[in-house]
Amino acid sequence: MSKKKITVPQIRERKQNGSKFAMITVYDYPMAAIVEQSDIELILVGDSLGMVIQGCEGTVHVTLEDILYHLKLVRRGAPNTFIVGDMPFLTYQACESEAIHNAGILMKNGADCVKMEGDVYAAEKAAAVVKAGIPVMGHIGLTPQTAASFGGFKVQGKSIDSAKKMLENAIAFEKAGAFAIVLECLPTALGALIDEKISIPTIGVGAGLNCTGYNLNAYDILGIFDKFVPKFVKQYKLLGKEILDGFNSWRNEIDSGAYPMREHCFNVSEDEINALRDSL
Ligand SMILES: Nc1nc(=O)c2c([nH]1)NC[C@@H]1CN(c3ccc(C(=O)N[C@@H](CCC(=O)O)C(=O)O)cc3)CN21
Ligand SMILES: CC(C)C(=O)C(=O)O
Ligand SMILES: [Mg+2]
Repeated sequence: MSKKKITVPQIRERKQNGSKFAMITVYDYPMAAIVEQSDIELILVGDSLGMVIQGCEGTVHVTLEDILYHLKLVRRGAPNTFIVGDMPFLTYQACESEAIHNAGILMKNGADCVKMEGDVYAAEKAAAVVKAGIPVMGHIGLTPQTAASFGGFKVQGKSIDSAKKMLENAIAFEKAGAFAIVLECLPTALGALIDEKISIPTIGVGAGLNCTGYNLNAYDILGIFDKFVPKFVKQYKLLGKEILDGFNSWRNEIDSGAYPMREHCFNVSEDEINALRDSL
């Protein structure tokens, strides 16, 4: 039986009826095809691909074309899973019409909604995108696209001033018409307060225990990406080690003669071999 894709109204309802949901970040066909078979409701094609897939230090360089490429692969693997298309840096910050245009391109290429990082100013662009009929997920707290302005990947909202600003940002996205909002790296108490003060679902990434939904990266959950492991990550598998074992097993069997074996070979009949020999 094929999976039934969750809808924007159903995601909103999760906050009212108290049932949680999960959003997993993936970037490619095989991972998406496995998520499609799982109970996970949402996929994020995140601009974190700049770090996880491309090996860079941040996400600022990621382009709309990068996201589009991965979005298409993921959609092929997960035709019936709700996909969030992450809007890269500078595809929505400059003006409303650019924001609408670029959000529209993601929707035309398989996204079910777009995600926009930022503050009260980004929320203005989000409002324009919502008015164009495109569902928007907000993203506040540690916003990697603007991390340069707060000095790196640091937990946000630790001071009263910063906490107030985070609450203002959340309310601004809610007022803009965002249907859900990612809270990244906020103290537990602030995550809970924001969840209480807004009516839309919160999706926690290191934002404590009181969110409606939670997001983790597939490569983190599986223990494949280990350049850094943020505190909020739980590694359910250590596949990086398994993969290395697999690679080394193959390499060793080439020396030992255990690979390849007869079963890995293509054969023709004895007659055909003889005919070939005779013809030489
Ligand atoms: N693989 C991966 N997983 C992610 O969750 C992720 C990415 N990449 N790339 C984009 C952003 C960047 N993220 C990050 C990156 C680093 C920290 C980090 O080092 N945090 C410190 C806390 C620092 C502080 O206390 O202020 C930590 O100890 O977790 C957190 C989130 C989350 N996102
Ligand atoms: C950290 C999550 C929410 C994200 O934006 C990404 O993976 O790009
Ligand atoms: Mg992102």
